[in-house]
Amino acid sequence: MTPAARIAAAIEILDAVLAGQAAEQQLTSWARRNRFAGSGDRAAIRDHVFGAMRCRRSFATLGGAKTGRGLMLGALRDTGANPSEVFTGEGYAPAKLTPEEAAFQPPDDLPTDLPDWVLPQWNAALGDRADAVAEAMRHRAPVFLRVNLRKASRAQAAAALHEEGIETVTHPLSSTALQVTSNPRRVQNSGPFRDGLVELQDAASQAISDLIPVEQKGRVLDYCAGGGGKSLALAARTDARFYAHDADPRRMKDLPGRAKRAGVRVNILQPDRVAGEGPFDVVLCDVPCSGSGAWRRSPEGKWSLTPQRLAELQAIQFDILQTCAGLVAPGGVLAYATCSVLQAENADQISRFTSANPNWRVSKTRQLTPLDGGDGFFVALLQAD
Ligand SMILES: C[S@@+](CC[C@H](N)C(=O)[O-])C[C@H]1O[C@@H](n2cnc3c(N)ncnc32)[C@H](O)[C@@H]1O
Repeated sequence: MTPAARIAAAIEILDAVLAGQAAEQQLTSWARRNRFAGSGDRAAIRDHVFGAMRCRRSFATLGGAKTGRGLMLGALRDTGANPSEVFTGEGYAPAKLTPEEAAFQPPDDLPTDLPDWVLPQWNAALGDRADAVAEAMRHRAPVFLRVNLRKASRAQAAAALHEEGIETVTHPLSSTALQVTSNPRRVQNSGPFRDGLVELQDAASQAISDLIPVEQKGRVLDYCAGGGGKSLALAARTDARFYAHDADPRRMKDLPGRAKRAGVRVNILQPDRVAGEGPFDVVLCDVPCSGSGAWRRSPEGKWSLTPQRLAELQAIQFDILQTCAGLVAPGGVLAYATCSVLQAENADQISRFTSANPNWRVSKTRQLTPLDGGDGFFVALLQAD
């Protein structure tokens, strides 16, 4: 496909996404309908679609319309390219620019790429970093790997990846983190990945896991385990017994395979078995959240979040904290984590919890943002007197 034909495909997909369809699903269904497109074409179209979703407001302003066509026009203007060289109407290129489109003069001041209602909370949480973090969210997230120290050192894993043409550099957020600097799409078919030397995990997620204190013989419950990223990071570090639970057990379907590859054991608990297996020395609640710290990776979430949904999430988060507190053994640790940068989901929840449960105190908190390199993450460690 020509570069212009890829942009035409992205316009079609973006129109469906703006109408409420999921980007991932639209990309898959486009690829099924257009089997001639190769993997390079699909990757380029995907980059256009996700890039436009990250910068939806500013690109729509630059392009003069909140449509697929407007977004891609804006994307070209954003890079200083001349859209009339792409919008030619020739072959499979997008239709020629109309006189109005060609004459359109975008304003000098572009809007921040965040919903208006989020901005006050964003600014309150991030202070003088707010603009820089919003800007970081306009760009693609790096690909990070966690080295499984049970199987290889960071240098050994990097060397094994290099053998397969995948270049990496160490990242300061965690002693297990490698940032992939070339051929990230090869990782999942590589030997080091298949053999469990490395796992895909954001560097901030690794840094958060590093802070959770796990004793060698302890019992650890990952209450919102999902795919088990944090359980696997902790299990790579110690020989504690690990238990995984999720309100939606289907979310844990990949966990047994991932644990096997990593050479660790994680016991999956059905919801009705959790209380009976307790108490636990460490209970991690990596709660469902707005994902505001990871909007580089999931930019649709930035535009679909509503004040109502945020309030619902806060209620769920607080319920989970209360439930998990009851599962911690005397002297144990309750770890609360989100991939959010909003106080409503982070510091405010911890204050609310310690006010409602005065015997609990906070022993550590950490807020990371993309300015640290990885996604935005928050963790608080709590202990009862
Ligand atoms: C942020 S994700 C977990 C990510 C995972 N810990 C990881 O590191 O890969 C949150 C998970 O919480 C689960 N969840 C939602 N509501 C829950 C509840 N009330 N109790 C337990 N899990 C819940 C969701 O199904 C989702 O898998």
